Amino acid sequence: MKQIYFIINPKARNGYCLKIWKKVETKLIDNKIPYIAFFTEYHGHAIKLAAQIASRNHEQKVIIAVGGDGTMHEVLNGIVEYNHITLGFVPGGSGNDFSRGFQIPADPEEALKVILRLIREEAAIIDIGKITMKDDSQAYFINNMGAGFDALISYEVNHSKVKAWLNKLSLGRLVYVYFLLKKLFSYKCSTIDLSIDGRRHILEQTWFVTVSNQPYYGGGMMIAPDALPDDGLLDITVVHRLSKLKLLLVFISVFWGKHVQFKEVKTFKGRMISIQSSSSLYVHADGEDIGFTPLNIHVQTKTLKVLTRVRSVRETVLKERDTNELQ
Ligand SMILES: Nc1ncnc2c1ncn2[C@@H]1O[C@H](COP(=O)(O)OP(=O)(O)OP(=O)(O)O)[C@@H](O)[C@H]1O
Repeated sequence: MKQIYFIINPKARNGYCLKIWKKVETKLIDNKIPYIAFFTEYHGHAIKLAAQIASRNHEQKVIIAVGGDGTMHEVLNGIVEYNHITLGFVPGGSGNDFSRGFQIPADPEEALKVILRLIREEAAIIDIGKITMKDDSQAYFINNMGAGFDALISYEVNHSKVKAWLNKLSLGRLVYVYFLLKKLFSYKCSTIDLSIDGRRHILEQTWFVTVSNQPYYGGGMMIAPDALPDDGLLDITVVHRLSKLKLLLVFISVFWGKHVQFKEVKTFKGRMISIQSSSSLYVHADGEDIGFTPLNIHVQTKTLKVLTRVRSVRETVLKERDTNELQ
């Protein structure tokens, strides 16, 4: 079996992730499965740890992030230059959209069981998104990125103490609702200049733009219901020209993926995307703050090996799409 490395964020979900890791560790020991574990000590540390593991030699290895989507994001950014690494995830954070989108069980012991089975099979190869910022710095995303109101909320959440309190009460996801309501009345929408594969769209009074590789976002919202992580395309969602009240309605409907039925929600698919705006907008990648617009995004088709259970579902959907296109 490939050497298995774990990168654990002990601070994820306000420290509860450490308890999750203990359960996983007990299972590994009970089943005599060899592994090496590293703990992150600061923001950004998982990028360094993952890069160190990947650069040591070129043997096939599995790195499993134990934490939230932020930890997964960092591990991805550490290994993206290397093709001998397979990435896995044990959900231990407050959001865990990777596990929703890639069908990894929420229960850590169940997740480990699935991961150990998947390691013995051929890994799925998925697309990732590459963002190039104005200063030429780059960041990769596995789930999604967003610019505008959602990224402002993400920024506020990531820098808030309210999150820690709500996490203690197991109400971590409410923090997004809290900041959404808090910022809703003061937020000023902007005109965005969105280019998708060379086609320009000028969208006035835009709340936010998201670019997704898989459907789930922001802790369980189905922002891009049709997104497939290995179709060579990214799914773009724009919410614009919407009153504050209707934005709340759209927000509720996102949990069922029904927001796409509102005329103010525009969806596109594409490979090369550029986002410019009348005023500088906050930007997040997989829920981590990465800076401000303008920026460019390219899909990196079939770039990353991951442990996921969605392969068969995806193949069926792709087959259906091909059949429909041929008819
Ligand atoms: N030891 C540490 N101390 C403080 N922050 C850390 C540490 N290790 C990782 N981090 C940071 O914690 C942040 C949140 O991580 P992660 O997303 O995995 O957990 P989370 O609880 O789900 O948080 P969120 O809900 O914001 O996604 C990331 O920005 C990561 O860089």
